Amino acid sequence: MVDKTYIPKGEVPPASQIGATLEALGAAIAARREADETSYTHRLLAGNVDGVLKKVMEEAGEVALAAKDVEGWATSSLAAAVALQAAGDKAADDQSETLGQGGAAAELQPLSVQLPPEYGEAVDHLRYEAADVVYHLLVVLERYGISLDEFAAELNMRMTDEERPAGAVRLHGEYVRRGK
Ligand SMILES: N=c1c2ncn([C@@H]3O[C@H](COP(=O)(O)OP(=O)(O)OP(=O)(O)O)[C@@H](O)[C@H]3O)c2ncn1[C@@H]1O[C@H](COP(=O)(O)O)[C@@H](O)[C@H]1O
Repeated sequence: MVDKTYIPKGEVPPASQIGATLEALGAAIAARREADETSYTHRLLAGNVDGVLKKVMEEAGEVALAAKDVEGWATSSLAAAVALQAAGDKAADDQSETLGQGGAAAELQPLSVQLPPEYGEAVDHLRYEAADVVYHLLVVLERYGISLDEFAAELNMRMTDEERPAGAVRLHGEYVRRGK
């Protein structure tokens, strides 16, 4: 197979948690080529490609919905905090009028937003759905023979020299594609 990637001479590849996790998952997925039909991953790798492509789209949609759910909890918490503060400001103004201070403006207080437990649960759900997308995306990459190093090289080629970690794998020039 053509090696489309390289690491510049003298650079040492980086070590990272996410790198080790993706490599282990990629290897587990690749190994399922040899599994039987009881393996969901095997069915995605060997069955009609529409199966895994539909899952990528469905899970990506679920990520979007999960993120909107997080937004919803954040927005409603913010709205509740604003309403509470407005009620507090009005009470302070009414009191200063009663005391004959001509409704002097009360000192501005920082807004205190209480995020409910549902907010944290929604963030956990977003992370869960994101993992579903990444898993199904890795199955697609495996199906088409795109190695994780090659995929990493694609991402690395988009970074500036300052952003790219030392020792990061690169794509040889002839394999660099520009967006259409
Ligand atoms: N990381 C995963 C992984 N992530 C998600 N999935 C499956 O993807 C499917 C997603 O289906 P659904 O859309 O019904 O999603 P859901 O998560 O049940 O719920 P929603 O997303 O609808 O909320 C489920 O069957 C999950 O089990 C995964 N299946 C397998 N793996 C890894 O792949 C390895 C090999 O797996 P199998 O040989 O398929 O068991 C496993 O050991 C795991 O490491």
